Amino acid sequence: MRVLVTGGAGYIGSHTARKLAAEGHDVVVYDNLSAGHRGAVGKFPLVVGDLHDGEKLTATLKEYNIESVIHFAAFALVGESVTNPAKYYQNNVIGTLSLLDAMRAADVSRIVFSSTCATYGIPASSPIDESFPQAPVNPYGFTKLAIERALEDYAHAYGMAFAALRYFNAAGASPDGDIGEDHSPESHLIPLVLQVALGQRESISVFGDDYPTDDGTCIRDYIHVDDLADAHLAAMQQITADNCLKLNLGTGRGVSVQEIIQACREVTGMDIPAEIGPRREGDPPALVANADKAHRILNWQPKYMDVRETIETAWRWHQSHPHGFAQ
Ligand SMILES: NC(=O)c1ccc[n+]([C@@H]2O[C@H](COP(=O)([O-])OP(=O)(O)OC[C@H]3O[C@@H](n4cnc5c(N)ncnc54)[C@H](O)[C@@H]3O)[C@@H](O)[C@H]2O)c1
Ligand SMILES: O=c1ccn([C@@H]2O[C@H](COP(=O)(O)OP(=O)(O)O[C@H]3O[C@H](CO)[C@@H](O)[C@H](O)[C@H]3O)[C@@H](O)[C@H]2O)c(=O)[nH]1
Repeated sequence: MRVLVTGGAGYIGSHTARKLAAEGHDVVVYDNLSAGHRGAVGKFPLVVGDLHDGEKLTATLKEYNIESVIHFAAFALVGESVTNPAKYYQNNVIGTLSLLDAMRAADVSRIVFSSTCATYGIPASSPIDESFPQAPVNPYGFTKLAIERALEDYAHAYGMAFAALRYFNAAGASPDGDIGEDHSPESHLIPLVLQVALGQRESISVFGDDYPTDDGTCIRDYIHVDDLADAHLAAMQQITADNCLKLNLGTGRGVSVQEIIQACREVTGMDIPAEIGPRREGDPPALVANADKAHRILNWQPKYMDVRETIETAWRWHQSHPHGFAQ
């Protein structure tokens, strides 16, 4: 297929674009480079443009005869969405509606959308399956839920075919160490802990140790970025207007903040000092996936089930690229 990857210069988008190309698809990346990197984009066309530029989007979809869109472009930080919600509603909701309009104008009806487990808010039990109520506890989660809702309505009214993939925490890097996570400033747990191991930070701050979990720190489900990429390819090929998908993507294994820090110590062999800080607003205590539906429907299984293996790939990337794509 000819696929437009919005946000394809970013972390998950660049890994997915690479997989798409490896599987023989024609890839075009559309990214405003606000958080992405030219160096993360492989040997396929990069259109530098913004989601809000509907004319440019429509022209790009037409010029490359795009058949399917995989839409990663968004702002994605839970904490920042609490302090600056306008930034999130503007980009994630208005920007995505602009993309959907451009798709209609260019007669492209197939889209795979990056949703998130943050749409579930604080679940009543764990693990979370797709039938759980969606009640976000931060603006970021609300922006993603709003688009899930819009996609359902667009499917019903305009015959749009969509998959909303609710990822849990993306982690790791391409195992060859060529591409990986490079956010500036970095706010994600694993890269921050590895920056301590690299000597770039003195210590890692644990955001709260008074949560109702075994060790008091937040539990997340860390899914390897290449496993996410595989699921996108499978979903893209399955969806039709009559068969839209809403699927969790995770490993089903919950890992606490303290356990991540310990796993990073084991993988790197470094002493990684940690200190307990206050809670970060908007953080649910535990988010773990029941991804049985994705296993069944997509015939997909994560290859990385041990978080140490995921961290090993991230460590390889951070060691070989201590300053990310900048070098
Ligand atoms: N990282 C995670 O753990 C995680 C988990 C669940 C869902 N998601 C979702 O997955 C997607 C990708 O996340 P990521 O971690 O790769 O983020 P990222 O910031 O690395 O990538 C996002 C990319 O989108 C681009 N972009 C942002 N706004 C744009 C706009 N208006 N126009 C054009 N390009 C724009 C950025 O330049 C960047 O390259 C996001 O939609 C995010 O909400 C991420
Ligand atoms: O310096 C840090 C950074 C993070 N954490 C904690 O580590 C966990 C993971 O945090 P982070 O890596 O920032 O990821 P999340 O806030 O869980 O959000 C990610 O995962 C979500 C799905 O859970 C996605 O929707 C978001 O886009 C993505 O940023 C959370 O409990 C944080 O409180 C710390 O204790 N110290």
